[in-house]
Amino acid sequence: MKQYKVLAVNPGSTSTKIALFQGEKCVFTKNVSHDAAELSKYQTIPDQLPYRRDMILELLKEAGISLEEVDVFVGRGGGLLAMEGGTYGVSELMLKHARTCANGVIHPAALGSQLANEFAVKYGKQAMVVNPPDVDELQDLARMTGIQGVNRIIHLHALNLKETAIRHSKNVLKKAYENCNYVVCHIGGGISVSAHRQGRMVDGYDIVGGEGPMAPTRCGSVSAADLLEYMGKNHLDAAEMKKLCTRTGGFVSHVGISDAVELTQRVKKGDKYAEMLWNSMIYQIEKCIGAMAAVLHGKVDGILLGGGMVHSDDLVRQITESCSFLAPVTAYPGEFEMEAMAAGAVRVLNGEERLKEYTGKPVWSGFSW
Ligand SMILES: Nc1ncnc2c1ncn2[C@@H]1O[C@H](COP(=O)(O)OP(=O)(O)O)[C@@H](O)[C@H]1O
Ligand SMILES: CCCC(=O)OP(=O)(O)O
Repeated sequence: MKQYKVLAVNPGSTSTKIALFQGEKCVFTKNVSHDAAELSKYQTIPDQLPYRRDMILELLKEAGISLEEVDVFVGRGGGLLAMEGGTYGVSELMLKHARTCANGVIHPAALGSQLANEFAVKYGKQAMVVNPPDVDELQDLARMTGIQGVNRIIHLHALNLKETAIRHSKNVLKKAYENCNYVVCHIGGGISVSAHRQGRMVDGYDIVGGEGPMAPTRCGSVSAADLLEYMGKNHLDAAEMKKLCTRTGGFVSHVGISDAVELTQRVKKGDKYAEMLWNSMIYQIEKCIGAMAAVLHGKVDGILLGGGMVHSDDLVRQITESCSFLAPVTAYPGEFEMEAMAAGAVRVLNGEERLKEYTGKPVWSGFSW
């Protein structure tokens, strides 16, 4: 089988990660952290594109990698209207939606399709995105809220959640993802908790909309009445309130830092506030895992934990203690995002999976009554 060369590009809030794969093997990887001051020079996320593109080209040049050798360019997608999971070809419509953040979510992930496309056009190759945060496979029961006309849409770490589940199925349970049920979590700067039934992510929390557990940079679920009171008391507008959901909530709101390593060091030094904050976040993750296990009617083959904070033995121990009565807990510290992008493209190139077309029509557009 041909060992395709795939360049994966993952623009994040504070970093740009690139990786070159030959088949399944990563032959080059680089993670560049961006200085907050550097990024703040750009008014909008699309304005950051030339800066991130030139930086990627410079890194590849330094490493002696020629883009002419690459068979396919894959970006982390974003800014798109709700779609089912899979690997999608980058199209003009997708680019238009990514450039304008058509789903209303302002996140640098939307630069992924645009960067992959720029390289692909220049070298006459194909550009793809894999399981963007806009993947929506919710069951209808998960969509309704108690306000008529307000339905749930989720945005979460679909890329890592699905790849973790696919790998666990193949390598541990020796079954297809489509034959397994999981609660899968990504526990990083943002925290996603999701229910996967037979290969579909049937429920999960909207982590850019303020649902789910609090996270290093996110407030998580807070009562609507308390939010309105906080808004009035602090003279905040809707935009400032939305920032609490993605940038200024969680650890940042409480102690001004998002680095969980530093927070846990403070805990070890006896800081009681840091300890309550750390344990409360873990408690909220555990509650969300319980809810997702109930979504699966308790038929759970595994609880899978991914993301940067899973490097913490204490976090894994606490979640294992509280949740292993539901199913075995397995820790996958870090993430498989780069591998997931490459694997998604290779599955398509090998003919194991169909390349999907982005229709720009949300997979679900409301109840019929
Ligand atoms: N050993 C560790 N103990 C606790 N937290 C950690 C550890 N290593 C990394 N982290 C935390 O993981 C978070 C970043 O997770 P990551 O998955 O890389 O983020 P993102 O989802 O934003 O890409 C940071 O808060 C970082 O401090
Ligand atoms: C847009 C949802 C995905 C997300 O929140 O990613 P980060 O945690 O990497 O910002």
